[in-house]
Order: sequence, then C-alpha cells, then structure tokens
Amino acid sequence: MAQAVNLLSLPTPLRSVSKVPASSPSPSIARIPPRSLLPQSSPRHRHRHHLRFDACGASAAPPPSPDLGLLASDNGSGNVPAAAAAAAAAATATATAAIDVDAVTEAELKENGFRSTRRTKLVCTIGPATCGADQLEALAVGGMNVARVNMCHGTHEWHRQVIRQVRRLNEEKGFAVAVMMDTEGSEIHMGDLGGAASAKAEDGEIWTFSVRSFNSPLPERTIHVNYDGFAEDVKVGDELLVDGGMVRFEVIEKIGPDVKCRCTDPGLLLPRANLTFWRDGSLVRERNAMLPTISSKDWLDIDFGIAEGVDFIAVSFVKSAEVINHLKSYIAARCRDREIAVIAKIESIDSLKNLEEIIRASDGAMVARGDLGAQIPLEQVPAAQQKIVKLCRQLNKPVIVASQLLDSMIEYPTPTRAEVADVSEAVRQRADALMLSGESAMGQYPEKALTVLRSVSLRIERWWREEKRHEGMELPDITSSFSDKISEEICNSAAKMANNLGVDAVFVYTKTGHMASFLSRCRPDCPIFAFTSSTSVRRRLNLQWGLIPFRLSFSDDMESNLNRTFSLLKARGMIQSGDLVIALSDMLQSIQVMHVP
Ligand SMILES: Nc1ncnc2c1ncn2[C@@H]1O[C@H](COP(=O)(O)OP(=O)(O)OP(=O)(O)O)[C@@H](O)[C@H]1O
Ligand SMILES: CC(=O)C(=O)O
Ligand SMILES: [K+]
Ligand SMILES: [Mg+2]
Repeated sequence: MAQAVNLLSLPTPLRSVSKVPASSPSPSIARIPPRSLLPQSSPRHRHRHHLRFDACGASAAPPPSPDLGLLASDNGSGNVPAAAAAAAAAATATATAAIDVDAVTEAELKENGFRSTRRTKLVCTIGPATCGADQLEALAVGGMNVARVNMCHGTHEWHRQVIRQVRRLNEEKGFAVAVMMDTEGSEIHMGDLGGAASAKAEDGEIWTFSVRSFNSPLPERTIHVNYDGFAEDVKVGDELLVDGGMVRFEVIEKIGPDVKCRCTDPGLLLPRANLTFWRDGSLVRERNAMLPTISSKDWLDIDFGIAEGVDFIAVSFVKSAEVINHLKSYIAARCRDREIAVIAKIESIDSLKNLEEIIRASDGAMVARGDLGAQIPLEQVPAAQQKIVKLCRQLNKPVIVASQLLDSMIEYPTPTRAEVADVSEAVRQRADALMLSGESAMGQYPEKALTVLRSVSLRIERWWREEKRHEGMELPDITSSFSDKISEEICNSAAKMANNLGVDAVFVYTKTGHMASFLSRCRPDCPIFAFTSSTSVRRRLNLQWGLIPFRLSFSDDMESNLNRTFSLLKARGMIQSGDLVIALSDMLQSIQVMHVP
C-alpha cells in the first residue's frame, strides 16, 4: 500500500513548516440570529438524482425539530493565521445563537474550500507542557482532534482539571475535541526518580534497581521498580533495557530486593520509563507475563474515566480479545446513555499474535511503537505498523500511529528529515490519526510539533489530489446483518461516485455514526461532512479519517434536512451554490447527488 515518494521533490520546503507561528489568538463562536437561517425558498432548481432503499421500512417523517443548532468541529486547519483572523471577525457577531461553529473550521472551509481540509486526524498527549487553558486552546486551534491523558502519570485531580478544561473549550468555542484516557497497565516500569525530571546514566556506572519503596530523596543511583517479582525473575547476566534500549544495563549481582546493574549503553533515564529484561537475546517473560492487562489501579482509573465522561479508553498491553470484551461489557453496564469507545494498544508480542481477534473486538487500535519497539526488534516495527494499519482499515476500525513521530522536537524547534519522512509514511498508509507523546506532554515546542504534523499531512494529502492517486484498496465485506450490508454497499458506491464525479463533499446524516465510518473507511478524495444529533457521537467521529463532524438535530425527512443544512452552511459561507454534493442518510439508507441550490 505504501507508495514511494521523493520528499525532496515536494515543492513546499518542509523545513519552513516549523517556522509557522505556533500560537494564534483564540477562536470564538460565531453566531447569527436564528430566523435568517431558516430555509426560505424551495429547492426548485436543484439538479438531483435520488435513489432510495427502503429495506428498513422507514416511517413517515416526524415534524422537523425546532433546534437548528449546528456545530462543526475543527477537522483540520490548513491555515491557522487566517483562522485566527476569521475568529476575530466572528467574535464581533451577535450572541443570539442558532448556528455554532468553531472559527477554525469555518475559516478553513471558507478560504480553502472543502477539498483542502485535512483528512488525517491528530491526537495530542496532554502533560505539564500543555495542561493550561490557553495551551489546550492553542492545541485545539492548531488542529488537535483528540486530547490523550496517560494514567501512568499525574493524579485524578490533575486529569479531572484537564478533561473539564477540554469540555469547557468544546462548549464555549464549538470544538469537538474528544478525550482519550490511556491506562497504565501492569507492565514493569521505573518509579518517578524522586521528583527529578530525568537522570543521566553514564557508561560503566553501577545502579541499583530495587523493589523497595523509598522516601524521597532517593539514594544516589537508585531506581525503584514497580513490579514486586522483579528481583526474583531477573538473573545475573540478564540485560536490562530502559524504554526499549534507550539505556542498557547488565545485571551483575542480586542482593535481596536490590538488583545491581552496570550501565553498558549510557543515556537519559526518564520518570516511569518502561523496563524489559532480555536473556540470550530474547525478551524474558517470567511471571510478569501473568500480570492482568487491567490492574486494580486501572479499574479505579476506568471508573474515574467513566465518571468524567471520556470518549475513548485506550487499553495498554492488550494480550487477547477477552479483556476488550470484558471492558466493553463493564462500560455498557455503567453508562447506558452513551458509548465509550475502547481502543486496543498494540504494544506487545501477545497482541501481535492475537491481532485480528483483538482488533475485531475493539472499537479501534493504536500502534504503540514505543513499547512495541521494546518487545520486538526495532527493524520489525515498520512492517508491524503497516500490517496493523491495513487490518484496521479492512475491519473498519480507526487506527492511531503513535510514538516518536517527532521525538527530537521535545528539545528542538525543527524536526529531523527522518521524522518528517516517518510522519509522511503514516499519512501515506492512510492511518486515521497520528499521535504526539512527549512532544506535546512535556516538550519545549508542543504547538510547533502539532504544526509539523498538520503541515506534513496536508502536503501529502494535496500531493494525492495533484497526482490523482485514488486509493484502490480491496475492502472485504464486514457487516453481518442485511441492513448493515445495505449501508456498507451504499457507502462503497457513494465513495466511488464521489471520486468519479469529482464531487466537493459527501454529506452523511447519521444517528450512530456507523454510516460515517463506512464512508471514512473508503478514504474518498473529498471530505465527508457527518451530521449527527449527538455531541458524543460527534466527538468520537473526530478520530476518523476525513470526517468533519457536525452536530445538527435532523428529521427523517431528507428534503428538509438538506434544505436546512444548505441554508445554515451557505449563510456562514462554508458552501456555495453550485457545489456538487452526495448526500446519504442512515435512517432512509438513501443516496442523492445534487448541486447546492
Ligand atoms: N500527566 C503527565 N504528567 C507528567 N508527565 C507526563 C504526563 N503525561 C506524559 N508525561 C511525560 O511525557 C512523556 C511521554 O508521555 P506518554 O504518555 O506518551 O508516554 P509513553 O511512554 O509513550 O506512553 P505509555 O506510558 O502509554 O507507554 C512521559 O514519559 C512523561 O515524561
Ligand atoms: C503510546 C504507547 O503506549 C507506546 O508507544 O508505548
Ligand atoms: K499508558
Ligand atoms: Mg506503551
């Protein structure tokens, strides 16, 4: 699936990417009085072809809801300074709301048109560098679609503040930034270095790894290990790898709970870094392999996540589908009114062994290359990534490529050429989303790193359009019920029609989001406007490739839905008369092709 590209031939100098001003004034909600937005005229001149499949036995349309509220999320801002200018203008509009839209999406659609909206979604890990209200807002303006909080770090109080701040941003500014909670899991890791930000291990130094708990400050060259069985499992002569080999030690002596090690590859130790040990060139998985995927601490964190209304729970070190099914029923029993999507993190040998059943059971997957690269040889990680991305696409599950995409930007304002090539490769694989880890959590340049992801994604996506590279992946049938099969076929056909006719956008009216994700799976050339009446469905859709999710209350009457949507979007200058649109609906399982009147 990966296509070769000569990065040097790309006309836009990629280096300039990081020179774009990283922060810009806040966007604000643009508001227009309700009356002026109601559809005034009948769509008489509309050029329309209408096919309808009534397998669901759609009933008569109820009267349209009076709520004309429509919210668009920030899908991808190609042009942040322009968006900021539009935001300033929008802020002066009146405050009687009928249409709410975040200024970034609005400005982007107005200025660049549908076709140039970003398709690849962006996830930012939130940490000390980005947990403030202004910093979170700058990330949302810069294109963050999902905010990730890692339960390995911080207190519930800290995470609560972050989650609430994101929710406030959505409510006040019209964004649809989803929140992903990532579990700690029970793999072996170091303690938190007694408060130090990092520690340097030099060649030949003797360090003590101990299961004892210490009061800070820690004794010199001592590291706490979180796994009680560590001192028993490890043997003299084993190799101890920090973060998959960023620093290496050799075990030279065991003294009760303390394990003395000599540093063989020097480097920087970071708080709570992952630890693996190797014997005769293989990863040792003694009793730690028996540890539960979801620890008792993880269950408390999951309860916290449910109570705080997170949109995604990412499960670390998944070994089998069973744990995913268990978590899904746990969630279903506790939140009846909304869904929380469960993302399987593929970062262990076991998860690769059971890959297909795990992905089938999950609502999405993450290629967690950090830990994956500590469990399999590094040179195998790219092939694993490609395989996972492809399988997720076939099974219609959103997939995130994570870790070290722009690692050098933790310290430096400009990425390496190799990092830019790595980001491009993930975009070319048509992964749903790219993720920042330390770059946004604790790096020096979180907004610049986000700008690089955005610019590289946009550039590769534009290159596809310039080269007319439609994506021709064979997509197997995935649905089981006949009704779902109809939706799937409609979406496959609509995507094909969209490419062949060169339409400007596909509009999909979807209650659950399913039809929107079938469309996203086809990776059509044009953006997909997904209209849903649920704010939580809207946020969840924000992880998926090519979807621009809006919240809109709509009826079963497509005629009235379309009239209303056209009026609302035209009034904001986001679409124009003459734009060619394909419209789908999952209530009617219908498909229409028309020019905007
Ligand atoms: N909430 C937080 N508080 C303090 N530091 C954080 C926080 N979240 C992340 N960090 C810092 O950012 C670095 C990268 O974060 P990230 O969550 O991506 O770690 P990771 O090791 O890639 O993920 P995982 O632990 O799931 O394998 C961490 O090593 C840590 O130093
Ligand atoms: C993101 C993550 O958990 C990893 O790369 O290991
Ligand atoms: K984690
Ligand atoms: Mg990990």
